[in-house]
Amino acid sequence: MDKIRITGGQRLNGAIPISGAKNAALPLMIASLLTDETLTLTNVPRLSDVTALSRILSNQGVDRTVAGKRIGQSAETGQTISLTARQIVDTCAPYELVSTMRASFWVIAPILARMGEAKVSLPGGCAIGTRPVDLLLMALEKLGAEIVIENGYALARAPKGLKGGEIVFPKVTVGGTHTALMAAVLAQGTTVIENAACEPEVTDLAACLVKMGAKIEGVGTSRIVVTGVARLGGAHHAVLPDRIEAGTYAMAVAMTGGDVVLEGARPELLQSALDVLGQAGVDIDSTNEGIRVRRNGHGITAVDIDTDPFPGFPTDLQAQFMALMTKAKGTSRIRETIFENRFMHVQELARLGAKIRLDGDVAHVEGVEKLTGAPVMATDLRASVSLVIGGLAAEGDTTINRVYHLDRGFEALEAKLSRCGALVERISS
Ligand SMILES: CC(=O)N[C@H]1[C@@H](OP(=O)(O)OP(=O)(O)OC[C@H]2O[C@@H](n3ccc(=O)[nH]c3=O)[C@H](O)[C@@H]2O)O[C@H](CO)[C@@H](O)[C@@H]1O
Ligand SMILES: C=C(OP(=O)(O)O)C(=O)O
Repeated sequence: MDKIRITGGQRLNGAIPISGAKNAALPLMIASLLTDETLTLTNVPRLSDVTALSRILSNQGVDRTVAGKRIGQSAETGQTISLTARQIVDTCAPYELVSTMRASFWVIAPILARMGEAKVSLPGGCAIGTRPVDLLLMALEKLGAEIVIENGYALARAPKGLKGGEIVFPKVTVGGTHTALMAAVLAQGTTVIENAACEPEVTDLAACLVKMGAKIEGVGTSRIVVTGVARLGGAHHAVLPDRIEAGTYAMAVAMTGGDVVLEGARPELLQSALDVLGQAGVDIDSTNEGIRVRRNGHGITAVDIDTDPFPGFPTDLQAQFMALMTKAKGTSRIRETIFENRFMHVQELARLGAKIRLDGDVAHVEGVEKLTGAPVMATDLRASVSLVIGGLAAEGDTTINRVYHLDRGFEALEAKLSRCGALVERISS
């Protein structure tokens, strides 16, 4: 299994191109199941989750072509993928394919909407909580689906087609909103989704569905209204930039000091995180190229945060922010409100010398003068990258095991950091 070795202590200077967002690319790819025409997506990141989902889609009958690299493009430039689901050849998405990734469960909605039945294995994904799918299934039931859980699979049937209905989510769910949207666009009549997620990735999916011919209003608000149409067509769509990748590198620069432009990043997608970094003493500027992040001379001040649905502080940046706070002046209080078990990075950051006390859903992070390198290992994607941030500031070498977590969500991580002066290398085994 590959490892990443980081020799800490280098400031980061230069530019980092921000990739297309994993969490937008995945539902967009799944939306290709809704039409027999071609959906062409540009700016798709090269990630193992994209490869895994491609495998699932091809199992359902989706043809896929990937445009070759053009002159001037690097490994960090997003891919163009064309997906055509002329026929759905299999309405079952099996355990072997679905169990590795949470988002793959969302294929249930377009398969059901188009074929009147779907059988999808219950999902896997990052080990950050129990992560049930009850609300996703509730949404489909509100549109007339009959659902049973059998042998680890959700079996959904709507032989006469889905019918518009009212879906009221008791809590904000990104996957639930994606699922409801993809089911409602082909349902007969009007669907109202209350307490919908406002995350930019939901907005991106809705924008693409509208290009495909869907009728959707209220996108980006907590009340979305969908008027079903009989069929959808093909479209071209560019995946939006990854706000979590941008926030991660912003925190890396805050941690090491230096001056980096995050090329293509859009500040409005992560304003709450940028505001927090500003309070911590980091200079953040919006430029024509993207977001410029600087920290020169002075240290980091401890700031308290609660994670929250968009536009609040994203849970997917909580681990990275905690890594930053390990070297802050003072004590930071970090409350995780979205997932009940998203503190797996705490004991690994402690190996680097961090002082963190857990109290239920709150972590108290007491800033220390210095971190020291150590072998570490994380059990999920964002936890892994928080260890990269810790390693960049630690004295000596940090070796991060289980790099496959990072490969799920960070395109060309070593190349992007190395070109800004970090000493990072992948050790293949
Ligand atoms: C691939 C992808 O886009 N993943 C993101 C997506 O995950 P995902 O879509 O899985 O997360 P949700 O927004 O659905 O989860 C929010 C909360 O709702 C709960 N819940 C969800 C569904 C359900 O049926 N029942 C239920 O109780 C979850 O356990 C969690 O406590 O949004 C999360 C919250 O922004 C992000 O951290 C993930 O990176
Ligand atoms: C939790 C994440 O991914 P997933 O929902 O696929 O587990 C993530 O992207 O941080």
